[in-house]
Parts: sequence; C-alpha cells; structure tokens
Amino acid sequence: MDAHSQKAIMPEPIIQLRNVAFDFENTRALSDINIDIARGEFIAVIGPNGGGKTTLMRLILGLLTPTEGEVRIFGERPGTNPDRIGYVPQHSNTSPGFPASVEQVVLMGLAQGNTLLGKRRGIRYTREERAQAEHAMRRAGVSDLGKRRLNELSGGQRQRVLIARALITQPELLILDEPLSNIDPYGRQCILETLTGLDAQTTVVMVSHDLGITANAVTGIIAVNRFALASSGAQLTPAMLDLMYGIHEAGCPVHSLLQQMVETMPSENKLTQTQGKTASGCGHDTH
Ligand SMILES: Nc1ncnc2c1ncn2[C@@H]1O[C@H](COP(=O)(O)OP(=O)(O)OP(=O)(O)O)[C@@H](O)[C@H]1O
Repeated sequence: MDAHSQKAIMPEPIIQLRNVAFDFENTRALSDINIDIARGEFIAVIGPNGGGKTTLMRLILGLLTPTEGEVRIFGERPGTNPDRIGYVPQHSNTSPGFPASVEQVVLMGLAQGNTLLGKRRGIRYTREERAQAEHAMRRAGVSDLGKRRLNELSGGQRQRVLIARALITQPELLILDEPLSNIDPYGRQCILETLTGLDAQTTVVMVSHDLGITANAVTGIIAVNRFALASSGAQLTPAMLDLMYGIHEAGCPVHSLLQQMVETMPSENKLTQTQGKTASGCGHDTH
C-alpha cells in the first residue's frame, strides 16, 4: 500500500503531541514527544519509574502545560472537553475510610471536577442519573456492589468502582494511570476485560508496569523514558527496550530477559476476541 492510500484510511488522531517537552522547574521530565493516537485504540504506556508516564497523562488532560510544543485533544487544547474524557488517577482521593456507597461514588463522576466530597454531596440524583450509574457499574462489573460502602471493598473492587465513576459520562477517551497495580491476576484480567469490552469508539490510554498482561490486550504501546517511542500492535521493539532499560550486553541476565520479552510478545490481541463476553465470569457486561 502506498503512502497516499495509507493516509486515506488512517483515522484522525484524537490525541496529538507535537515536539512536546515539559520541565519541572529546572528538570526536564519529557523531551521531543511526538505521538498520535487514533479513536478506538487501546494504548499501553509503559516505562521505568520516573520515566514521565504520569507527566504525559497530565499533559494530555490539560493539568500541565507543555514547556515546548503543542498538545491537541479532539483537535483542541487539552481541558476544552472535560466531559469527553474519563480519568482514573494513579493516586485516587478515595480514602478507604470514606463512608460513601459505591453507587454514590459512581454518581460523583457526573459532577464536573468532582471530588469525593464534591459539590453534589447532599443533592438528590434523578432517576436518569441513577440509570447512568447502574449502566456504568454494569460495564465495570460492580453492579452487585452498589449498596456496599467503599471502605468494605478490596483494592481490586475499589479500582473497578473508580473505573465505573470514570465511565458514567460515557467518555470517548478513558485515561487510566496504573489501574492494575496492587491487583491480583484475576482482578487484572477482569479490569482488562472491562476495558477491552468498551464500545469500539472508546479510546483507552492506560499506564501500566505490567508488560505481560498488557501485551495481551492492547492495540499499541508507547514506551516512555523522558523520550517516547510508539509501536502499533503489542510488539515491543529492541529500541523501546533500550529506551526504557538501556543497552545490556549479550550474556548479561537482563539482556536475555529483555530478549525473551521481545520474542514472546504475542502479535494478536487475544482479549479482543472475547469482547462482549464475560469469559472469566468477571460479572460485567458491555451493554
Ligand atoms: N511535582 C513535581 N515536581 C518536580 N519533579 C517532579 C514532579 N512530579 C514528577 N517529577 C519528576 O518528573 C519525572 C517524571 O515523573 P512521573 O511521575 O511522570 O514518572 P512516572 O513514569 O509516572 O513514574 P512512576 O512509574 O514512578 O509513577 C521524575 O523524575 C519525577 O521525579
């Protein structure tokens, strides 16, 4: 296929970063970032601690302004369309001691710039809003937990409640910062099924340290370590590994581990083959 016809079928990117750099005071956290993410993609953002993943997410959300370059979300400046974006932050403000029910927490996703003690506290929600919450809870596999208190739930259940809260506005773009950390393998599988079971038009960008499980679900990977490299499909390239972990000599144990990662990465998206099914009994549906 020539470059012209390829361009003709390329969907318009909904996230675009051009020559972006970001400094925290005198420290450069990100340099020369050029990224395009198209509608419907499921992108894993991976990289070492301190590599700049959260900073990148915050630039996309408009919580930080680039020091250099330009960010466009839905073709506009970040922060212009908050209703079209759902966000599950790395460090949630959901204290385990917070006494709200799961349904109340999910409903708080309707409030602009909500916090768990947000503006809507004490306000009655309409029947339609409750139906929206029910729908989001079903999609995240927590509809049976609606009356439970957040502080009674496991870490994995709480994480899925936060995903339901982010889904309540039916966002076109869902950004999750390490939703799989501290979750057991079964819980991770459930969360990934939730994410891959979303409407095909929903774009998911997920920061994750878990290369293995992530590779089974994604349509593309972005490796971040001050700079960024993208690949389509679940293939990690040697250049990405080099960016993230540095060059390791043949014969060194890290070298063989990294080599194995490249060789064993699946080339297909296995989870998308089960879209719409509760293949492992995670209790969610996609309707
Ligand atoms: N508020 C801040 N002030 C100064 N430096 C910061 C601040 N937040 C992050 N940094 C620095 O910016 C760099 C990128 O941090 P960031 O949190 O984006 O990394 P990360 O890839 O998300 O890391 P992790 O995997 O540990 O969550 C790090 O060197 C970090 O120390």
